[in-house]
Amino acid sequence: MTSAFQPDFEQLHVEDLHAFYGESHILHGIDLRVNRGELVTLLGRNGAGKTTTLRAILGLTGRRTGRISLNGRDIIGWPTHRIAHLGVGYCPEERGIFASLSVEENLLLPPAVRSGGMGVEEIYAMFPNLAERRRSQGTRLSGGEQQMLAMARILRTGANLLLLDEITEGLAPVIVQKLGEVLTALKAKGYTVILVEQNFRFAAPLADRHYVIEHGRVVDEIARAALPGKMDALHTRLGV
Ligand SMILES: Nc1ncnc2c1ncn2[C@@H]1O[C@H](COP(=O)(O)OP(=O)(O)OP(=O)(O)O)[C@@H](O)[C@H]1O
Repeated sequence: MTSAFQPDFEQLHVEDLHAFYGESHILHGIDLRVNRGELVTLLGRNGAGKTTTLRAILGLTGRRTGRISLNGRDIIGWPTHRIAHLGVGYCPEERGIFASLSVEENLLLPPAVRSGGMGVEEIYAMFPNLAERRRSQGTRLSGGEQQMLAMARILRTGANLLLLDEITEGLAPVIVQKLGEVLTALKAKGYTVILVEQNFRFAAPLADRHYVIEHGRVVDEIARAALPGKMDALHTRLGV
């Protein structure tokens, strides 16, 4: 992993991204840029296309068109495994923990995509709950522990661009707070994060910028400094 903070290095640039599931045209020209070390959110109502944007970046939707530049390479035609090897880690909403495997087996399962991933002990230092539960089966974990494991797992692979989908959904406030601390620590280490999040109170203090998505398009981009003046408009758009 490149841990040096390089704020001006454009890690991801998505232009006019369209994505389809079969005949359904879901993304209608998404544009976004993320610099290395930035944490940006994708905000929007249910069904706006946030998850589909993450999946389209990774080549997990059906047909997609447009341009996606990752670390300076045009990846729009690439298969998912090649994209992952550029250092992309995906934490899907459903988490994907293997129920019959232990915490440590789940942790060790995904192959490295780049060198420089976190070691197991470094991960346990960041997630002490997982260290205590390292021999427990996936089925026996709480929702919060599963979420931590899903995040920990991609950190071990060496990914330095993290696509995180609704990581706080349904979790107790104390776990949400812990996840906030983890994201702050990862940002300090130079990770780049795209966070799909419904919990705006969680995301606001962590994010450098917000992209608001509606009907498969980016309809607003809000830098952290501009947020106070945009809160009313944002509440209207998000319906909260
Ligand atoms: N596999 C699929 N096949 C067909 N349509 C899909 C599929 N997955 C999602 N969609 C549709 O694409 C649209 C965007 O869904 P997406 O999951 O990206 O929204 P979202 O903004 O992440 O919202 P949510 O918070 O509900 O997940 C929705 O209308 C959804 O029904």
